[in-house]
Amino acid sequence: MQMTFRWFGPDDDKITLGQVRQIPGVEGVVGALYDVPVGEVWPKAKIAQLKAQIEEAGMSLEVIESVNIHDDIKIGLPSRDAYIENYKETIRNLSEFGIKVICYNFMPVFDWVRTELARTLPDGSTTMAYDQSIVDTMDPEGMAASVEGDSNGYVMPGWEPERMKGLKALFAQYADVDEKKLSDNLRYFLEAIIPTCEKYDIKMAIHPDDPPRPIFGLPRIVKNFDDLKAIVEMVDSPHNALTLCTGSLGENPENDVPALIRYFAGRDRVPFAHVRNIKHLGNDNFEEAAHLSEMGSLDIYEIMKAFHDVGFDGYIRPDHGRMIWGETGRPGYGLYDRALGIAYLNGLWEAIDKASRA
Ligand SMILES: O=C(O)[C@@H](O)[C@@H](O)[C@H](O)[C@H](O)CO
Ligand SMILES: [Fe+2]
Repeated sequence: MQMTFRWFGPDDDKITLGQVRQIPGVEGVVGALYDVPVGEVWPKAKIAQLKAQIEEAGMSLEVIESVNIHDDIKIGLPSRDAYIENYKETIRNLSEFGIKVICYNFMPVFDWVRTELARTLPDGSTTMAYDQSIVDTMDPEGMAASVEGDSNGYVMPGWEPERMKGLKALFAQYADVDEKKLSDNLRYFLEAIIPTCEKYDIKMAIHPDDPPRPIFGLPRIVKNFDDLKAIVEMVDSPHNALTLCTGSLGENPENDVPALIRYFAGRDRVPFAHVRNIKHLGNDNFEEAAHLSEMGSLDIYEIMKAFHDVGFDGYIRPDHGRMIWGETGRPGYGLYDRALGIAYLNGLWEAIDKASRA
């Protein structure tokens, strides 16, 4: 496996590449261009600049998270073909700079959803949490306002205030998009771009829905084993692949995360993994926990063992972390707890690896 760390760029992240470089075992940075509007082609000059910054700091840039998908593609509007052509051009441009994996999601309207961005835990740290009963009573505008108000001034990916202004109109466009239509639109997208991915050797890695269930009446098609299997079968190519996010999938207690890893990573369909722990609180509620297995509901040892057993050699990163030691910053993306997560994942991996050779 290759350990990586997500970084939001010099203007949008108060963590420096110098700090990331000092986390033992981190070889790569997972990055993106945040100033290119969704749907537009990523310019080579900007990709080159991002790559140069990261390489100057002694790390590599081989994974992009995310090149977001324009809603017209998810809705299936006639304008989608132009956006798909742009996406292909972005793939070609990224390939020139050695990018191997593009992480993306196919969630309508929103990226991940939480109802609290800073819940205080008994140890004084803060974490992100999800309460289904709040989602059931809130409307999407209320949710967007609460995310904006709680995010310490950072723009949360997928929650850009500009986009949120057009929320009502966007919801209206999704009115007749059900799960079937959304999957047909994903298939259309994949059939169009995977040949380009094969040619330029870039793997598309879809991120699961977070939480993995419908919210605000919007369809969700990346929730569980059946969904993931349907997606990898839409276009049967190793370039049509998954980002195996243990937290997102694990938010549904019915998902057996190590089994999902064994199945899909065992079939070479997982070039990228997000590993984090979450704690089930009942009634579909959960909060994000420290990576250590005993702090949450997921068995991180079994998760890493599953990756090791199938010979996983992809990119991996800790996902969200709590805010600890007084750190303030982008919710979920502080330095300290994610660095602790990396140390723990590396420790598990070394132990599992050495035990397997003994
Ligand atoms: O929860 C997170 O912060 C990430 O895992 C997602 O936002 C992820 O980057 C996107 O869904 C992928 O497009
Ligand atoms: Fe994730």
